[in-house]
Amino acid sequence: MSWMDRLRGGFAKTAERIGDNLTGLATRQALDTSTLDDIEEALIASDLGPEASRRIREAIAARRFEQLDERGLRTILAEEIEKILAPVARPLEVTGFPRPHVVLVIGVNGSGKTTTIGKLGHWLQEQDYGVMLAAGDTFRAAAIEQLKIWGERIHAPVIAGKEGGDAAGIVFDGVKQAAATGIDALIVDTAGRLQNKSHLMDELAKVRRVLGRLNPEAPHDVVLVLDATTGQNALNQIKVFRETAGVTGLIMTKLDGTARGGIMVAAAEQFGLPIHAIGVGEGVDDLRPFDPRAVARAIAGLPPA
Ligand SMILES: Nc1nc2c(ncn2[C@@H]2O[C@H](COP(=O)(O)OP(=O)(O)OP(=O)(O)O)[C@@H](O)[C@H]2O)c(=O)[nH]1
Repeated sequence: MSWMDRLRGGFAKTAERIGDNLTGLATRQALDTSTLDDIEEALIASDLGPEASRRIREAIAARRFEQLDERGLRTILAEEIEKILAPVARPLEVTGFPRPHVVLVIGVNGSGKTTTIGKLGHWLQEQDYGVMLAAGDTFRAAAIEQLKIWGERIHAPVIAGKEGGDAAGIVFDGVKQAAATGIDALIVDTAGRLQNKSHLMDELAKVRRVLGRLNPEAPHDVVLVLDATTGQNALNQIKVFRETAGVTGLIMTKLDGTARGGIMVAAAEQFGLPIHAIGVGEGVDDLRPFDPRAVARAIAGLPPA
């Protein structure tokens, strides 16, 4: 399957949900206020968020249709979603110098963090960057093991310690070894616990302090991994992690098979944080840079442009 097919497959349920919510509305003869209200409500019910839904409603109202049909509605939807998504689409770039460029990856347990680190590492390797992984989530042995498995899978060295070890120490070793071996990007797994914010903050602060001592510009990226299937909860996570961890960008995962892909639009509208990539599966190739036009058309249920 091509990447585009997988993307469309991934967003099929979201598009279906939006389609279901809009069914019947497009065929109404008059584009009166009550139809526009219903369209706006349908979009909010599809997780696009109140602000984006209002903008799309206004765009539809401004077109002065003779008669609105479903295709027309989907086309406007795709255009307006693209306008919201385009400003936040920004692939992760390995710019940090001296090397390594350090990427801290944060997110609640189960968000797809470790899987995303593996996929992100592979994506950077495909661009000829040397990648190293650091197991900074020292709270659980399983997290360390899982990162090692991903390291083997993508043939990337993994810096890891023991369960309960010092995350900052791992990160320190990671930077030193990466610098010594000519690694371009160090991707750091971290422990994510929303329910224990102060601990998370203390640990991240320590990791940052240690990094800053090695290179004042590190970490170069603080990427929050979000599970799209959690819907509105993902927005709450952005809010909390932005305040506590200085998030610089997002990766949205599990967009395959969820009807809640609309949440990306709400996230872009509400926070304006860069979206680096999206995950549409568990395979090593299932993370791709975020293409706003392709995603907007997939969400709207339209074929690729
Ligand atoms: N369908 C699908 N599953 C995914 C995707 N990304 C991750 N997963 C799965 O989601 C589950 C959790 O992923 P992990 O990478 O273990 O998540 P984590 O945030 O590191 O979680 P912990 O290791 O429990 O902290 C795993 O079963 C992954 O295979 C994705 O894009 N699509």
